[in-house]
Amino acid sequence: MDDQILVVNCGSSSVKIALFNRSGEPLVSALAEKLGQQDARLLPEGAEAVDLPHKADHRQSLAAAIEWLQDNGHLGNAPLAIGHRVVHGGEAFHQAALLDDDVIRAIEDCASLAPLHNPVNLAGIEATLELFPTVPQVAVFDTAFHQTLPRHAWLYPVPKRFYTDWGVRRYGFHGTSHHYMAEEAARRLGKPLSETSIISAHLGNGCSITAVRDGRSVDTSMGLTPLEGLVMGTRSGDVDPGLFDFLASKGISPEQTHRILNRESGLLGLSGTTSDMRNLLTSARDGDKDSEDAFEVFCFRLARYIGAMMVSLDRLDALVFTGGIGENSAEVRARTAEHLSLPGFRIDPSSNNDHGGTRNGTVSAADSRFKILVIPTREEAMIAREAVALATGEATANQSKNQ
Ligand SMILES: Nc1ncnc2c1ncn2[C@@H]1O[C@H](COP(=O)(O)OP(=O)(O)O)[C@@H](O)[C@H]1O
Ligand SMILES: CC(=O)OP(=O)(O)O
Ligand SMILES: [Mg+2]
Repeated sequence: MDDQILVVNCGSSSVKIALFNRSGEPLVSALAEKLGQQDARLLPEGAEAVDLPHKADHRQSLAAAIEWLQDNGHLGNAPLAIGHRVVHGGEAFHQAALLDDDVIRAIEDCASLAPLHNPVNLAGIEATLELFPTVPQVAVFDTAFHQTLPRHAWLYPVPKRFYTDWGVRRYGFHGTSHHYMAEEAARRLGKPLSETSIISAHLGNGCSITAVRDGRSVDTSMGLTPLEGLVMGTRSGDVDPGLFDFLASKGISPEQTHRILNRESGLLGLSGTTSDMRNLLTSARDGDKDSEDAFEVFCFRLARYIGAMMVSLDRLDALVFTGGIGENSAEVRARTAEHLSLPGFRIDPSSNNDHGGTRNGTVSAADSRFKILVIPTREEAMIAREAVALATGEATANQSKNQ
C-alpha cells in the first residue's frame, strides 16, 4: 500500500492528481477545477464529485484531493514519492530534479518567465512538502526535453545582451509530452528512439509543436514563455511584435496586453464565445462564422508550423497528434493535412474518423508520403516514472525500453 507514486499537475485554474504503482501503472486520478470560484469542486475518476471549500485555492484543493485518496483507500499513510509538473526550469534543468531548497529557489527564479504556471506549481510543491515532509519529491520540467535545441533554434534575433543578462531565449514547453510521443512513436514503428525522427503536435488548451530528430528535440514552437507559436484556447500564439506598440498607442497598457494575449485571444478571441475546441466545432457546424474563422486559422497556422518543423529534420518517420484536440478531433487533423498536400501528407478518412483505433493509431492513407499517428499523451505517467527513478534510484520497466 505504501509504494504508490503521487503525481501533481497544478495548472492555472485546476489541479490534476494521479496515483501510480511503482511499476508505472495508473491507479486512480482526480481533477480539482474552478479553483478560486464559488463552485470549486473535486472530480475523482469514476466517483461522485466532491465540493471543495468555498473559493478553494491550489493548496486547499490539493489537500482535499489527498484526503479523498486516503479516505477512499487508494493511498496509505504516505506515497513512496511525489512527482510535480513544473513548467519552467530555465537553463538550469536538463532533466528532472529531486526537490531541495536550491531547486525550489531555481523554480522561483523562473517564475517571471512563466507567470501563469510556475507560481501555482510552487503552491503545489509547498502543499505536499507540508503534508509529507519526509517523502522524496521530484520536479519534472516542461522545458527539460528542449535543452537539446541547437543554438540557432533557441537564440532570438534581438540584442545578444538580452540573453546574456536576462536569459531571453527560446526554452520550449510540453517537453514531457513531446518526449513521450517520440518514445511511443518509436515503439509503434519498431525502431530505437535514437533513430526516430518525428514532428509532435501537442494540441490541448496550450498547444505546441516539436521536431524530434533521432530522439532529441531540435525545434519547438513555444519560446521564452508558453505564449509563442500555435493558436491556443485563449493564447494568441505568434503575432507581429509591432502589435505591442500599436496597442500602446491606443492606450492599452502592457499589463492589459499581457492579459489579452494570454487569456482573451486564440480560439476564444476569434470566436468571441469559447476557448474549447469541442464547443467551437459545434457552433461552426451550426454555421457560426466566427467559430469557422477560429477553426480555419487554428488549422492553417498548425499546418504552416508543421512545414516549418520539417526544416530541422533530415527524415520524417511520423507526424504525431496528441492532447485533447489532437487525440479527439478528426476535423482538425483532416483540415490541417489538406494544407499539407504539397509535401505529401494524406489522411485516410475512415481511420481518421475512428482516431486510428483499428490501425494502432495510424490515420494516414496508404499513399501518404509520411505516416500520421494519433497517440494519447501520458504526461502524468512520465512524471511518475521520473519520480520513481530519482526517488529510488530505479529505472522502471518502461524506462529501460527504447534507450
Ligand atoms: N471530441 C473532441 N473534439 C474536439 N476537441 C476536443 C474533444 N475532446 C476534447 N477536446 C478539446 O481538447 C481541449 C483540451 O485539451 P486537454 O489536453 O484536455 O487540455 P489541457 O491542456 O488542459 O490538459 C479542449 O479544447 C477540448 O475542447
Ligand atoms: C506550457 C503550457 O502551455 O501548459 P498548458 O498546456 O498546461 O497550459
Ligand atoms: Mg494538457
